[in-house]
Amino acid sequence: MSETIISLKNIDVSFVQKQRTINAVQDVSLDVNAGDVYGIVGYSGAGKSTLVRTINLLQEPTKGSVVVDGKTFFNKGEGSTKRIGKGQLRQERRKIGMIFQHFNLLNERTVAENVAFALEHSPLKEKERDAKVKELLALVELSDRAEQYPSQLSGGQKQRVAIARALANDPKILISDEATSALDPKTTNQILELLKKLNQEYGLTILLITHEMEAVKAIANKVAVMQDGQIIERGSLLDIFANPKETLTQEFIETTTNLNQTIKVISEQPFVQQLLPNEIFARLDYTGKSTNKALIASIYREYQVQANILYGNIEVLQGNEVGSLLVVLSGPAGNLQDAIADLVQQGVGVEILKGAKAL
Ligand SMILES: Nc1ncnc2c1ncn2[C@@H]1O[C@H](COP(=O)(O)OP(=O)(O)OP(=O)(O)O)[C@@H](O)[C@H]1O
Repeated sequence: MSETIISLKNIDVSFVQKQRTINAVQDVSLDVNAGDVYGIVGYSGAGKSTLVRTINLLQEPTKGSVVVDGKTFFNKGEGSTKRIGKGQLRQERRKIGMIFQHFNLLNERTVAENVAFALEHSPLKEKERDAKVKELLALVELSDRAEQYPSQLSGGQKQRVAIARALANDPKILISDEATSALDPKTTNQILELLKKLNQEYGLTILLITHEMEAVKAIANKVAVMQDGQIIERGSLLDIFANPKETLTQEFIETTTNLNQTIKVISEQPFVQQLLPNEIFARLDYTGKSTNKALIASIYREYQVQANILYGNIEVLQGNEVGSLLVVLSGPAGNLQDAIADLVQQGVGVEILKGAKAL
């Protein structure tokens, strides 16, 4: 079992304004293990940024406790409040790097100076700092851009400078707040690949705050879905993708699969519109051991139920297959029902989309 590196307990954050109080985060608890890439997804305004800003106390919670790497940063319950001292917080914050959507680089400084800026309070000597900056720029593959200014770089390059800067103090944790949201899909993938490498090769724990489920799918091992200041669903990437319970989670997954849209298009085809009495149009969802070939073969062998595959999609999430098939199943009366019961028994999700009368 890996150790918990971030532990948020019962966090509330309220913003009191003249006319009203905004409860941006409401009773959120979250444990992140060392080595996790933890995706936090939600639409704009869900409270994602506010929540993660409590981790380094850029945002002080209204209530709750924040423990990072075994140190209590903040704890406020009924009556009493404990806060880590300012000096110690400054020290501890070095363990937590942050990157943002708009890079937040200093435009009047070169790439190398931007990275060196993060080392201003470091105990390193000048030569060691220079070496560190070189090493970081090599890591993000920008050695040849050291003397250029941010305005001379592409968005992806700017984000890589920001990553180098965030890593300057050898943090254990990197908070990525919508870091790929302003980038095109290809550049997004390059940045995600870099984050994955930092996680796998250097053991960096990453919090990936995003509204893009595709990014979560690419590199996260855990996911939390936020809505209206609360985490409404959480789990391993595989659990969430294979078995999303909340409508919002399903919506986010749909953005990566387009399956509902595909179902709509296929439903309009004549052979689905005009199903025969012994046919059903169904969606099969499976994970792990079952493969579509084995499923289809077994229902034919056991029940003489034929499957006409209209669409298939298989993804490999953290080494596990997650597949969906859209099929027209046809077979002798009674057998269809048995075949479906057998599939369900094998852990396959079966949704009858049309032709339930055949059962
Ligand atoms: N400093 C603040 N003062 C008042 N309200 C705030 C403040 N910061 C955030 N909010 C409000 O808190 C709610 C949550 O905002 P937050 O930025 O955490 O959401 P988010 O999920 O990160 O969305 P986005 O991706 O758009 O930033 C919003 O209603 C926002 O307007």
